[in-house]
Amino acid sequence: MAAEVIYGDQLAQSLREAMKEEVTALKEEGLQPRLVVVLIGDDPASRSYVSGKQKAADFIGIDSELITLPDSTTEEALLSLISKLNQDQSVNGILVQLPLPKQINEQAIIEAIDPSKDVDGFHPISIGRMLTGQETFLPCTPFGIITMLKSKEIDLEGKHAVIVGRSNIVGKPVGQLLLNEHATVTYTHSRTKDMQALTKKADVLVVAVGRAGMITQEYVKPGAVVIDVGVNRTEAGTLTGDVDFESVREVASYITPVPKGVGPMTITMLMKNTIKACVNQNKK
Ligand SMILES: Nc1nc(=O)c2c([nH]1)NC[C@@H]1CN(c3ccc(C(=O)N[C@@H](CCC(=O)O)C(=O)O)cc3)C=[N+]21
Repeated sequence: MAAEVIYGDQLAQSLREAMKEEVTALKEEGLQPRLVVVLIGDDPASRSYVSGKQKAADFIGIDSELITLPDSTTEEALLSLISKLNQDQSVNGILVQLPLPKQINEQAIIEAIDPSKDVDGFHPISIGRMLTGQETFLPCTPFGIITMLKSKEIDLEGKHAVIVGRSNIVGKPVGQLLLNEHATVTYTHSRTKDMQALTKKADVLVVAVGRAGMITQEYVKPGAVVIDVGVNRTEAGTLTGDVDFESVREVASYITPVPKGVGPMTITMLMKNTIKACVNQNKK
């Protein structure tokens, strides 16, 4: 039996419709959620992601501003921009698109963002709160993945979740969120010995490494739930995942496609975090 495909774009659309209503109500109270995205340099992949965010924000009624700076921007200049945005009461959320050019220390930038505006959920305070299961901004991709699993009522308690990839923005946090959902979590990465023996045991397999098609059917246990976070550009310019979709869908129970899977959910969770930031900042 072939897997059921979890279409992130469809779920994203229904969540965006609900958020649009929520924002309409906030506007009636005089609140206008506002996100500022800072993009340094002119990477085409970043551009496409940024335009997806703009579209989602427009649809929902979130005010979204893009600040584009040249590749040569200094760390000092970026820190001073962040300080200005931190102080600007009309700005609810700040997102600095990663990766940054090499003259800028990424961690210093992440830590400069006011945690109350950290809609990416990358600040150490946000991460610490997530680890300890407290209310916080969850990082958008892991948050989107958990939301997709919940939308299909996939039970995670006691299940073996195997993560392929240990990045700070996807692999590590998605493992922690799955742990919070009572899964048993194994992290695998480029130094893992006999990765296939581990992925073959996964009830839930989350792949976020950035290697097109690396997860073939041989890596997957029959009936597993397979989440593909890969965003790989092919030579033809199309997007493809880390999972060999056609072969894996034959054995999995659920599978997410690329495109139209996790990507649109990432953007949607960013919008959710922006609304939350606006509401929290205006609570008295
Ligand atoms: N501070 C920061 N936060 C991020 O969340 C962040 C980042 N930097 N840097 C880059 C990565 C990448 N990322 C994507 C999100 C959505 C799609 C997405 O919506 N993709 C569409 C297709 C888009 C297309 O075809 O170009 C899809 O999968 O269907 C892709 C990639 C967020 N990232």
